[in-house]
Amino acid sequence: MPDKLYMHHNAYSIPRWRFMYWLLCDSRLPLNIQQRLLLGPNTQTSVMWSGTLTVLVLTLIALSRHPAPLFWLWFLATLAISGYRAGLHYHVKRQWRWRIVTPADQIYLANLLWSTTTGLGTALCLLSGDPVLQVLAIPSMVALASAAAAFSHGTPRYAMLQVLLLDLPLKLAVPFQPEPWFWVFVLQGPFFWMGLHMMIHSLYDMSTQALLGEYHSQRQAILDPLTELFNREGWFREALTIRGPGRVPLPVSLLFSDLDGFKHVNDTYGHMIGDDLLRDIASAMSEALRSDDILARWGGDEFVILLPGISPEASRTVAQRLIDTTADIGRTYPGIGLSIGLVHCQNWRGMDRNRLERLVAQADQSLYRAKRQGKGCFQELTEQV
Ligand SMILES: Nc1nc2c(ncn2[C@@H]2O[C@H](COP(=O)(O)OP(=O)(O)OP(=O)(O)O)[C@@H](O)[C@H]2O)c(=O)[nH]1
Repeated sequence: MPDKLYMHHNAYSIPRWRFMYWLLCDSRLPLNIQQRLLLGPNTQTSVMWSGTLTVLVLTLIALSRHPAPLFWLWFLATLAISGYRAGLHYHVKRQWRWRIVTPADQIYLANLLWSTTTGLGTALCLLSGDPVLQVLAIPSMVALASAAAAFSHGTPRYAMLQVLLLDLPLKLAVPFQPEPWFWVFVLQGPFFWMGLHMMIHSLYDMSTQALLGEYHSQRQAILDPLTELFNREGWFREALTIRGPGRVPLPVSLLFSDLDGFKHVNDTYGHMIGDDLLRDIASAMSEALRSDDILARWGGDEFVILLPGISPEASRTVAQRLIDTTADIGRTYPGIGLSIGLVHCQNWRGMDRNRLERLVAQADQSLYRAKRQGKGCFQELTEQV
């Protein structure tokens, strides 16, 4: 399964830091779904700003009533972290426009820092003894913790950590202030957290079930069941997304390959052996290609490959490598080999299905010439417009 190529666009990349990966991902799920579940509050501009402004207003009110050093510290830390968070947010959105996969680690770390300072700040409000701040801080915290749980339900461990970072300091502050009625919050704590925990997990289960269903039906639509390579439709979908960074035209080469003598294998050894050979050749081809190359089983014993960002010379080397690899795998079967038709395009700009279909047809013409030349070789041409 070309999982990397099938990955979700407009998504964070999988976290690289080990702790963050543990906190945010479930390795039992396909990468594509792990990515989809990472899309939390920070992907939505309105959600990010509503949380940020709620807390900023609270810090400003606190500061205007008590311009003490600790409230200044809270205000400045909130300002700095919110600025960093917003900066990252817009940076990510810009990167998505160019389909660059973006790192999740910093984004989620910034969110955790924000939750920590917010939790500590509201504890400060409780300890201040100022009833206005207490009345504003406590419901704000309950609302923020619940919103964090709901929006981050795709990452349950992280969501629960956020809830605790937001809510725990307030509860820990209760013994250090004189009002006995605030102990009610401490007593409510376990029930509140348990409720949020259950909500997070039921939303998480619903989301993963829905995503898994969609994932499997999409796989069926775009993958060849025998080799698990892309089928034609999957290949077109993926190949059409290829384009140079910043809209710079990209040189690409397209290979249309067809096994030689495959019918003989079927006729002599049976279809099951023929299927095994197709699978072996498919996986050997995948290994012989770069991760950016897009490989599909076109049908029968035909494979099509798009090589993005490659010179004609380098694509000839790839074609010869595939011919050698196939000959190597097929050496136990007489006559098995690979013929390839190559077409080179100097200025691929992406998203043009007609042009891509023309390139496939031209590569097919080259293949026809390779077959007529005696098979086991490649023939090439430059794109004819
Ligand atoms: N085992 C198996 N065989 C298949 C499958 N799909 C198509 N074929 C067979 O693949 C063969 C492809 O035909 P050709 O490409 O003409 O056979 P060839 O012997 O390679 O011919 P040349 O390309 O001229 O060398 C046919 O015999 C099909 O029945 C499949 O999924 N599994």
